[in-house]
Amino acid sequence: MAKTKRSKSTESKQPQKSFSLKSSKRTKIIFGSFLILFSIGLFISFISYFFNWQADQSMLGHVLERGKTANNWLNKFGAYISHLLIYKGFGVSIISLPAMLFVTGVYLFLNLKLFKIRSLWFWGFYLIVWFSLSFGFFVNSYPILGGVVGYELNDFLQDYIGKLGIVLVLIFMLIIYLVSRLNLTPDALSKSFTKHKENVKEEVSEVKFERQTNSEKTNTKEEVALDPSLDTETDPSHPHDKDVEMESTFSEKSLKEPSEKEKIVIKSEDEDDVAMEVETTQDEEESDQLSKKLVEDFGEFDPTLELANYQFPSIELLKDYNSGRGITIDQKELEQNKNKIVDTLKNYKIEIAQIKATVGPTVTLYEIVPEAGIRISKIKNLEDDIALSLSALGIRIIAPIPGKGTIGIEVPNQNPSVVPMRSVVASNKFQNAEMELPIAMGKTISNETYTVDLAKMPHLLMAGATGQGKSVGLNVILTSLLYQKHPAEVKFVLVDPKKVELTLFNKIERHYLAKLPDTEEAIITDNTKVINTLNSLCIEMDNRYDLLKDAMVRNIKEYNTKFKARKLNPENGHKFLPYIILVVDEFADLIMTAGKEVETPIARLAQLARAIGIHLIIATQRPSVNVITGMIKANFPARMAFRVTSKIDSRTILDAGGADQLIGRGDMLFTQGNDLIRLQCAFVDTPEVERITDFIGSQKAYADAHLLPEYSGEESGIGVDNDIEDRDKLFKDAAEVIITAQQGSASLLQRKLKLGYNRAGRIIDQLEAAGIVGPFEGSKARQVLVPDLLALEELLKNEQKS
Ligand SMILES: Nc1ncnc2c1ncn2[C@@H]1O[C@H](COP(=O)(O)OP(=O)(O)OP(=O)(O)O)[C@@H](O)[C@H]1O
Repeated sequence: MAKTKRSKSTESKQPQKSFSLKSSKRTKIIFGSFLILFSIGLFISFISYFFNWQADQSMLGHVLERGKTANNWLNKFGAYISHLLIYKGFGVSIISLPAMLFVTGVYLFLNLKLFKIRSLWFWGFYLIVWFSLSFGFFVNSYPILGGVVGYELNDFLQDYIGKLGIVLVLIFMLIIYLVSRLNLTPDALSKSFTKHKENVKEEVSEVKFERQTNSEKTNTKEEVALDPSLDTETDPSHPHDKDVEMESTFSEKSLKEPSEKEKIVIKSEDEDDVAMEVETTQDEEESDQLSKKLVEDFGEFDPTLELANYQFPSIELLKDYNSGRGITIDQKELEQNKNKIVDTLKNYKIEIAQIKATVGPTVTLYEIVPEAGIRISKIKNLEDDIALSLSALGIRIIAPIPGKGTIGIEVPNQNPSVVPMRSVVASNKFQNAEMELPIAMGKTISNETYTVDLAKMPHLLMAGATGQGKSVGLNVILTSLLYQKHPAEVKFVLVDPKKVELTLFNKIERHYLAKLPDTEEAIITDNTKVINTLNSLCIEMDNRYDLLKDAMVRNIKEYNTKFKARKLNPENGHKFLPYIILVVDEFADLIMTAGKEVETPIARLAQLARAIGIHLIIATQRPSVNVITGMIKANFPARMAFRVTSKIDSRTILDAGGADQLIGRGDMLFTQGNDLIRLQCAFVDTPEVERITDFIGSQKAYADAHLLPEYSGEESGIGVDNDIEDRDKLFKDAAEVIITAQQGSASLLQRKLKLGYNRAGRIIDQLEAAGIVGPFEGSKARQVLVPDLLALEELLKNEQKS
């Protein structure tokens, strides 16, 4: 019972959490406007204090008395706070405090990055202390100049280093300020001095340049244009103002370079020998400073800037199937199952020392500790007997449970509860997940939300017989990412031969999808186009590796961090790299039609793409060995198995049995290469996905879907050989069968000519190349282009001649 309560209380807390996450922007606006108004009030009371401080002295002891009034423009509050901060505090220099508060307020209000004003506060207080200490000398004649702090500090230091010592300290502090804050080094001063003298022309052009950069700084719109992830910006045919800015900064660097060179002269002791001059340069430091300067000027690069107002979908779009009920525990059922397990085992003379039950959403795990001396294999062999006595399907025995000294018996609940997507998305585990690509898969047997990082998997193989929850599983993965990742950070390439499963995602084409240039539909439903896309992804992978190599980083995360810190120049082709996730629903279909041509790029991507942020999710109904070949399997360590029909299928997908004993409807086994975990997949229904895609689709989008590199493969995608010599022996027979039936399908050839699938497919390709049948049209049969056998004879004769 206690468990039920706990699950309820966590459920009720979750929505609050999500509210607080969403409202942080609003809080900033409220707090920011408070700071702005407070700083104005403070400034007014300070100014007024300078005129009225003596007159208001007498009422400071009676601040709380309502009848008393002060001359300060902010009455008693103004008089009191000014007295506290000026007279009793730092003196007149504290007048910069309202300015600092004002700037902070503006930053909060506009939701700008706060790290920039850290130095403002540090140096602001530095100056306040400096002035306060300096004015401490005049405290007898003007007490409010340095305030009590200034006086005490001055007095304290005088006791140790005397007045002259203080003056020296003040000078030293001033030097620190000028050098560190204002960058006023003698070098810089003399450089600017000589520059002025050197060339009047140069000076004029410099003024022009300065004006240009100033105008750019004020133009926030153009700051957006710096976003190199945008196709228009990266297009070299569209140089824009910001590029000019970058160029000028870089050329400034090259101007500086010679002066940074150090010359070392090596003189030999032998007088006849020639002295050698060695020049050393400090390239590294220079570029570092440049990136620091860029970051100081523009802040870190923000890839989300173009869609800065993008709103993440709220969890309200998801349905709460249990409406806060959580899982229900049926004590009677638990007791009955326990007794049956104990009795069955007793029949086989297996005594139990201890038994414990953990209730999950669909199954309950009974953990038993057998008496000493009982062999584990004996219990494992009783799987069917226990299933029989409990008269339930889907019983799985885990002997022993890894990491525990117990044996687990998983028994399906009579009333399984759905795990709504809403509950896993709202869970703290998912909301606070520090993962690159977090996925809230569902709940474990102990009813905890299970989240995984797709980036760490790094590729996922998914299998399950029809109707067991694969499509829901795919939607769960995609929705999880939509809830956590900005459109600039992740792009999907969706392959959906069934044409109906992923169509809803068409609505977010210009936000989240990637496609080949010159294609209309982003979601690929035609198997022949898949090959082009896969090859294009391979090109993208190679390009990304080149970028990583150039940036001297090992993976996409380091690359993007470096890019955000403006250490990589967009002019050299560097850009923010979004993660690309390739989802293939019904992989078996693809392998059957295109075989090696898809297997090779998929295996290549799976082997190499992990570091550069391309991740593959492949789903199939038929996990047979000719679909999931050894090469593919070896590169997909993460597997997700819904219920399959046979033990062999379970072995193919998981390398272990178990998936055949699942109960369906989202019940699944998941492994990332080591332990198998039983999970209940979260449930997200089509209307919910539709609401989310509608919500995202209705917002401002990029101009087009993310464009993948162009792949100039053969038009049909499949290498069709039109060499007459290489044609299959049965080519003519096949042509006749097809023309007689006027139906261009490989299965017809299989039946009529008793061929295997692959050979029939090859002949169909050859018929296409010969112009006898039309191109592949998805699930429809190909069009037959030759009307009758006579026309075929004619066509073949003409071929021979030419
Ligand atoms: N996690 C889940 N929780 C509860 N019910 C589920 C879950 N997943 C699937 N179901 C139920 O199973 C049905 C079939 O699921 P789904 O469409 O995902 O199957 P599928 O494996 O994709 O089938 P197919 O391969 O034929 O497309 C759903 O309509 C739903 O009723």
